[in-house]
Amino acid sequence: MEDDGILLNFSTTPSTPKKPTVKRGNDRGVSKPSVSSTTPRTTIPVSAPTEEGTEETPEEEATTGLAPGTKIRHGRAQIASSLFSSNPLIPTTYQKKSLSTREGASNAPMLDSSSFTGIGIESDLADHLVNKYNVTTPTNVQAKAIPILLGPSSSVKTDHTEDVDVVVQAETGSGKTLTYLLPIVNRLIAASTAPKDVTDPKQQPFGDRMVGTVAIILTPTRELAQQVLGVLTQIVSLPRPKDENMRRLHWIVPGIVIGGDSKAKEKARLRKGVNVLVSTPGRLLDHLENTKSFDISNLKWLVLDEADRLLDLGFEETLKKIMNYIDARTMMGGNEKYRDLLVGKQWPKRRQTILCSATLRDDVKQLAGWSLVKPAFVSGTDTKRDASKLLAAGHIDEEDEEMKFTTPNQLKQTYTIVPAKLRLITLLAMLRSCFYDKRTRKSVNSKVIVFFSCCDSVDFHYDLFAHAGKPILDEDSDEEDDGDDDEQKIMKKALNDIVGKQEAKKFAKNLTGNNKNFKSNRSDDIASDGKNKKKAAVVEEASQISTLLGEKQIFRLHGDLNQQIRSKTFAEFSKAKAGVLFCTDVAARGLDLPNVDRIIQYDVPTDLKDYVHRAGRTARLGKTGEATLFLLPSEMDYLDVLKAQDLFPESITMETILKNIAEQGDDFQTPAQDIQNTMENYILSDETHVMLARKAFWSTCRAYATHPAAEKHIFHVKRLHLGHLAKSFALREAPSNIHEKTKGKKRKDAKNERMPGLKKFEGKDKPTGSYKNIKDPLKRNFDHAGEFAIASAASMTDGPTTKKKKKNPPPASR
Ligand SMILES: Nc1ncnc2c1ncn2[C@@H]1O[C@H](COP(=O)(O)OP(=O)(O)OP(=O)(O)O)[C@@H](O)[C@H]1O
Repeated sequence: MEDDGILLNFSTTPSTPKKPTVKRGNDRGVSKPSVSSTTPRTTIPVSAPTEEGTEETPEEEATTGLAPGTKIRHGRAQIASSLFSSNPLIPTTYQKKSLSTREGASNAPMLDSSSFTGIGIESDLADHLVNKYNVTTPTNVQAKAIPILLGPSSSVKTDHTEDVDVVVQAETGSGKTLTYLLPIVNRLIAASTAPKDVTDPKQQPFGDRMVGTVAIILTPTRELAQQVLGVLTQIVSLPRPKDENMRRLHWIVPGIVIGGDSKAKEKARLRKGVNVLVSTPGRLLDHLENTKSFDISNLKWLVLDEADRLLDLGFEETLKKIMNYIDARTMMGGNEKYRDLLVGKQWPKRRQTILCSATLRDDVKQLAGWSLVKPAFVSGTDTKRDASKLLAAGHIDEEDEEMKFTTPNQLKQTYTIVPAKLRLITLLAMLRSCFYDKRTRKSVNSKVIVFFSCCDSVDFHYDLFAHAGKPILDEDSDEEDDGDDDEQKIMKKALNDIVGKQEAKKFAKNLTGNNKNFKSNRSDDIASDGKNKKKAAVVEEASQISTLLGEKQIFRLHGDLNQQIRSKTFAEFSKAKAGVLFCTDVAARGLDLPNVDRIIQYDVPTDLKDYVHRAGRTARLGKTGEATLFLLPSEMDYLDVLKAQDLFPESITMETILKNIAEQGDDFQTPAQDIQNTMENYILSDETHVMLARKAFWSTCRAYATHPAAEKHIFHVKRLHLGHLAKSFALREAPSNIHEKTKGKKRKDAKNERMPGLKKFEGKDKPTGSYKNIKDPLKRNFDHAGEFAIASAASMTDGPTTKKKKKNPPPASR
């Protein structure tokens, strides 16, 4: 089993320097000398010259260099090792220059005289776009797809004389949302507008909300659903027709049903009639199964936004069920009452299905079999793609030029090779560089998104960047000390840890006599139980101020947060002029967060497509932006994986990034070590911080184990140096005691948890919240990981379990 390496690594004690070991029989708990003995070590990371394409990837050594400086905290020996010793060699740049041959912004509106009316959009709607959105000129994909989607009602001639299903593949940030929304809204508006003097009942404008849901848009995440609803709501609210002889009925009601919202309220809205519905699959299926008044008999459009993601997430079964319900309920050709009214070229004769994504490939074939009828394929690039290739049986040829992913031309892609120990400080240095221009010595506004592989890591970094370096709330010297008793002081301090000083003060004022509440809130911060989290959200703000980042605002977003805080964070980060969003892949797809300057992929995505989507949160609609990938020295072969997709990020050396924290000249080592110490001291200052760091560490290891088999030669947990990795969680030693929880049944569950790919999405509706119904807490946590939330290590404070027990595990530290 591929995963065996985990056992070997988890049972070692990385922070203990090892003597050369001899392989004893079958003992998987003993490090193999072959790994460590061949690796060149340096005290300062250096670059070894290699030739492009012929570089060797050094393995990380299985020993750690320890600097003196033992501290005793929480009853255990803590050894502070130097950041700049015993790191593996970093080969020099793999790729110095981007090899992109295309020029100009590829996802911007077109530069010619194209207009929306020119591609068939009604002039009232086109004017509305200009006034509401300042959207004047279509993008390439809009110009190609909209006339096809307008069908026979289009004034623009296409190869299609009737309505067809459409597959839209276009770069991130190229306006795919309007590509599918505009034709639907245009056709609905055309159906509800008619000359005032018309007498023929069949020519009368249509305007009955009770027709039910005529269009459904499915998205993989709640945030994306909310975003689409926002755009939809704006474009359906047209003013009166400019032409005074025309009459338009206002009846189109947009709506949303997503996990995390009140089902009863959603039912009530559906009963009244929601005409264009945006939804996540699990909740949609729930209403199809349980809401009698949900009428889709007149459904004309079904849009699968981020269609490949909908399949990735294990929604396939849910989607099939949805399609079956839709087929069954629309089979009769719609509700009799409306059958004669929903005629005319504005209404598609048959239900039209639209698939959208920046990364549609093999997945389309899966969908094509059961959801599409002879689809037209529209690509946002100028390459004329052959839909038949996408839809043909058999595997898509990786070498096929047409099948490679494309990213916006103006997106600058970079990567940096950073040894495990130095990851955290390099992240901090890169973030600081985003807010401070060293040349002009001025602070700058910037918006940055950092992607992590799991919720626990997001929580850890959010907490660390928010609080490390801040003076701890000192109750005795607090000016506003109003004679709290001891218990309240303790509570106030803990709150300070959780929500920041300002919030803690506010909250503490309301505390009087409510100690019980407070205590539960405190523990909520480290618990991942959904119920408790809800309570924590009572005091939770969508952002905090980071002392480490010069008082910049930081945010977090992941699938384990409750819906209110997710929505609030999404809205506030969208509005913010500057700040950092720490997130999982819940924010990778489709989210249009304005003016993001830089993306940092701190953990490599487990799906190559997510590399493209994460990077695509910047450089949208013709704007510039940079996306940087962090790699360990042992992960350099991932560049070949990217290269095979024509993705050629340029190298930035770690030293270049670290120089951003140099105070005098180019000496970055001293400040780096100082800041690292500050962060480590923060972690050591409180047991809850240690717990957060340990959970993040283990969840990251588990997420690492979910890289696909084809990438195991690059990302194998065996190759992680756990002691060094611990340093990147500001821990002075790798968490240990991993055997204690390995008992009986739990062992089996824990194994599943380590390998989410195996049990992925067994239950239904996980991504929309019904994971709470799953009784087994381990499984529940794991399953919930489905919604971009791998490894919420609720039950694990000591890390995952091992299959093989060691009789006397060595102490984790000296
Ligand atoms: N023709 C246009 N002119 C100006 N702005 C536009 C135009 N079309 C779309 N936009 C804006 O461009 C931004 C990106 O659009 P959208 O989110 O639909 O991109 P996308 O292609 O779906 O990206 P992703 O693949 O990341 O989901 C949005 O803010 C949208 O309002």
